[in-house]
Amino acid sequence: MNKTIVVKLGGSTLGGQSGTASPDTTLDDLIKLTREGHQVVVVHGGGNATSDLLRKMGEQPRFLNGLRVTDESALQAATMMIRGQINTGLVESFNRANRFVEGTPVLALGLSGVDGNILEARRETRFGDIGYVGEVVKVNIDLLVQVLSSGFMPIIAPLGVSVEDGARTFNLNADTAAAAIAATLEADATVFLTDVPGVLDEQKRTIRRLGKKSSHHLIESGVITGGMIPKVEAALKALEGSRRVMVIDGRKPHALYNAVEHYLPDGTTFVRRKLMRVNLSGAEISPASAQNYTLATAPIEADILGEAMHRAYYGTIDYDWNTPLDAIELIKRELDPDWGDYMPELSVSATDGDKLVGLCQVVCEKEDSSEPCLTNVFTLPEFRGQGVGRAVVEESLRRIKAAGYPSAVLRVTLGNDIAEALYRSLGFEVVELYEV
Ligand SMILES: Nc1ncnc2c1ncn2[C@@H]1O[C@H](COP(=O)(O)OP(=O)(O)O)[C@@H](O)[C@H]1O
Ligand SMILES: CC(=O)N[C@@H](CCC(=O)OP(=O)(O)O)C(=O)O
Repeated sequence: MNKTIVVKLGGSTLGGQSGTASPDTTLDDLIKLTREGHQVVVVHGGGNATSDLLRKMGEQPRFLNGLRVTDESALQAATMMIRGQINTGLVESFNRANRFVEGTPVLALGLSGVDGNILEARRETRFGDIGYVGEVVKVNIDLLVQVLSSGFMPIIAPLGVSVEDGARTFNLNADTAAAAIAATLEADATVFLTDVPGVLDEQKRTIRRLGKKSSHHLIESGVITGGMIPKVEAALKALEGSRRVMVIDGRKPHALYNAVEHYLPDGTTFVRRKLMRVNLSGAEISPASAQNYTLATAPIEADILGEAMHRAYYGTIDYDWNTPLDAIELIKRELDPDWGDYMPELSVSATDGDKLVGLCQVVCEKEDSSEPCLTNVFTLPEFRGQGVGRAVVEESLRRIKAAGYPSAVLRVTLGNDIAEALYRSLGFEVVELYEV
């Protein structure tokens, strides 16, 4: 399936000091993605190179919450460096590398948000007066769609047109610009390439999945600082329209291609979840069966569950750890009576002999202990397509109803369409968006 992909190129791919595009695998990945028929929009930064130029001009770069304080000189430097040198360099590098590819190559088209008023902005005022810095208020998406459908890959420099200040040029943070485009285009994937492994926690470990609530907490507590603040805010903004949003390490070979095509970002994936509920007050649910597999009360050994979960979620949007041991730790916490009330008699496993192949666990959360919540629903990859997932969920629902509960809930990650379709077919309906 052809995807719409927005890629933000940051410090990692922009050769930091020199300000020119350093050849790395990102270009190869972009060529491969466009060759495969995906529509790709590139937005790039160039903050470090702009700061270098400013110093050469005898000026001291200044930032507030990751945004450049932009006076006339800073705007001049940003325009020269980002729109001039970096944008032209990226277009040149892409088109040069692409010319040997067989067939009609996709050509890069260099633009800034000023061209055709692609990015309309108004003055950024949240942090007082920081000069000619804009926040995006509108994306002229029609023009971008035309450019894409004409077979070009737009490479966009983060400048915008200020609608309130006589249509003059404003400096935009590149992450913010990419996010506005991704949200408006409703991109299938939005990838921020940077020079760190992802968003890091206080122990400098990569946070695998992040949502709105936890992001704000990390910013307020000072764990996320500097340029990572607008990046995380941008990722959350992108998530309003884009299905998958990731911050990944652009220094790793083929990080971009792997994230988009193999679903394996080593970095941070931003997620929102949907709370779904099923009403169980209707007719009795008959006992479920799963072909050759045995349905039974689920095992609670954390080692077995963790190992299976690690395999089941690897390569999906719900993969939230690095090793089977991490998964085992997670499941131990979930089984801990202080965290929630695990309801083993309502939880169902599917087994093939001794082997656990599918699971549906049920907990009663302390926050809302009146309602059972389905969690850790999975089928091991080699057993999919045989109705195992449906059977374990159905059997759990039957038990929940038989135990006298009128309804049950679960949370599904936005973008996990297969799981959502299964839950809908079993009568679950979306109640609300759930920010993690
Ligand atoms: N919690 C955090 N996790 C990761 N990076 C962080 C964090 N807090 C601050 N940073 C800083 O943010 C930088 C990334 O932002 P920035 O330099 O603007 O990247 P880019 O040039 O790729 O847009 C990292 O190099 C790091 O120094
Ligand atoms: C308003 C603002 O901060 N604009 C940025 C634009 C470039 C940018 O965002 O570059 P990186 O992605 O490399 O950080 C700046 O002038 O540095």
